[in-house]
Amino acid sequence: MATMESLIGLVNKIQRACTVLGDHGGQGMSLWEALPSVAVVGGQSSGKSSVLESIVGRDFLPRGSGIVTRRPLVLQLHKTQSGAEYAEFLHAPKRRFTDFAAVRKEISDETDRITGKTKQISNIPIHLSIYSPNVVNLTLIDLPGLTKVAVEGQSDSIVEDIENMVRSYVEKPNCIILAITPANQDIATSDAIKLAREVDPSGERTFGVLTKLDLMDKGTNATEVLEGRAYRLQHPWVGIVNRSQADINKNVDMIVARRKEREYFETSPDYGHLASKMGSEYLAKLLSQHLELVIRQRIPSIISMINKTIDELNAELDRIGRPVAADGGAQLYMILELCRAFDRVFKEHLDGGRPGGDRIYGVFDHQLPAALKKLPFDRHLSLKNVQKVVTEADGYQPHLIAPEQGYRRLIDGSITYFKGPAEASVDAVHFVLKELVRKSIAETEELKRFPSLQNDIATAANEALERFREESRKTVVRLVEMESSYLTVDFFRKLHAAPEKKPEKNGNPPGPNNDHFHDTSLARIGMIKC
Ligand SMILES: Nc1nc2c(ncn2[C@@H]2O[C@H](COP(=O)(O)OP(=O)(O)OP(=O)(O)O)[C@@H](O)[C@H]2O)c(=O)[nH]1
Repeated sequence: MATMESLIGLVNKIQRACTVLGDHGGQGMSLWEALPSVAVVGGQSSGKSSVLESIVGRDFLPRGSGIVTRRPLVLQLHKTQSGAEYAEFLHAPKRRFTDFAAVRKEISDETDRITGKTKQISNIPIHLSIYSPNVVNLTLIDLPGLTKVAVEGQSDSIVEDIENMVRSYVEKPNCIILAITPANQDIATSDAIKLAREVDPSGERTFGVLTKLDLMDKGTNATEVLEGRAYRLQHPWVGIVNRSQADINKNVDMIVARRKEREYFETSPDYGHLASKMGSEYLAKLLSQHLELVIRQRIPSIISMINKTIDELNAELDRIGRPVAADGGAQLYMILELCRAFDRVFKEHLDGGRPGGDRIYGVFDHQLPAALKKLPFDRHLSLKNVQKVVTEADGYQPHLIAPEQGYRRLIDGSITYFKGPAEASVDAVHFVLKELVRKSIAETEELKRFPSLQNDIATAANEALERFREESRKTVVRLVEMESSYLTVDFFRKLHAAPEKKPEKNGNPPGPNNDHFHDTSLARIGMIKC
């Protein structure tokens, strides 16, 4: 029993949290709607408010002739351990009502605040919580009474408006329908049963309640209905005897009314055999038990819905961003985390996982070799140029050994050509890296909501890349220079030992001072690129 109460109490708390957070149901699938509730449905003056009050055990609902309930009243009953009984409205959360006459007045005033003092209706609910040791944990919704004709002061559409409003509550699969029918009316004409049958044809969530048993014509009784023969529902019918208008006028106490109701059934010749299953106290217990059963069945779907909602909210939080800490240390930590996230994406571009890094290989595999092929070695090592360089460096005479100075100048000149493509490769790699920085910043999800940090990271990365470019240029130029200075004695010995090759035909006319030996020797020098 304790578990049952705490279970329904928990659902009540979740419902209350939903309400406070603005989830009143009605907008798609909400948590509020996933939780079961009980809606009280019936024709005007059928006794809906009276049944609610009997369940609660307090007078707190506005009474009068004509249409009294003009806005849905969402009533949450919370069973408390201590003796204090009080009520709270969602629209006035700071006020705690201990006087239930004041609760009645507030419901009436709050209804008028939206609808004016007219007979109009509104589908904006009033939320009321009652805390008491004498109630069972339940959420009940009191709805305007179904009517057949508009009375003076009401729009022609009111009949339809009320029906649509009531239907919007009872058609939800988690809504338990408390269909109120006065016993002094033919069951076949009951608006509540008609609507309940429409939205719940199997009757599994409909509870039939027969009020005003005491007002039935003498000699008639409702056993046919209460025993389930006249109109069969899946759940048994419950008969109720509420306070009459005269009782209300005489301020008959609710406790007294409950006792009188009990006595009525116990002493009734017609309903005595059903006495233990009649009355508002029994109805409250029945509803509470049923609610527990429904909640148990719904727990898996409620859990999965809550989990789904948590996931969705987390995803949304990630999208809009989690709060940024106020203190400097935590902010620094966060900035470092964001930089690390950028770094991770940048590395993925370089090392694989994301595209772009392969373009650096392209620079070395294609661009650099192609540029080297275009270098003007043919011109530089032409017979004419070789002759000119060798003559300038070593003088005009046949050489016994290779003309060392000439060789050195020719090789130095050739290798110097490498500087251009090498520097161009540095620029090309720099360009690729700069582009990858831009892409990585755009692709780092965590940075999306920090545009100025994005700019700062871009600036810092580009400054670093610019520095690296200068250093890399100096390094590659230095490497080229080192290569050209590395001509050992061994190199010249090997040259001297190498067999003579036929000179290339490069179209250069022999110089006026060349003899055959000289030409062959110069042509051989010009073949160093091979
Ligand atoms: N004698 C007797 N009178 C009842 C019983 N139930 C309700 N009444 C009276 O019927 C009248 C209407 O009852 P309400 O409980 O206000 O009915 P309602 O369905 O809430 O009315 P609306 O909200 O206006 O649609 C009141 O005067 C009640 O005293 C009952 O079981 N026996």
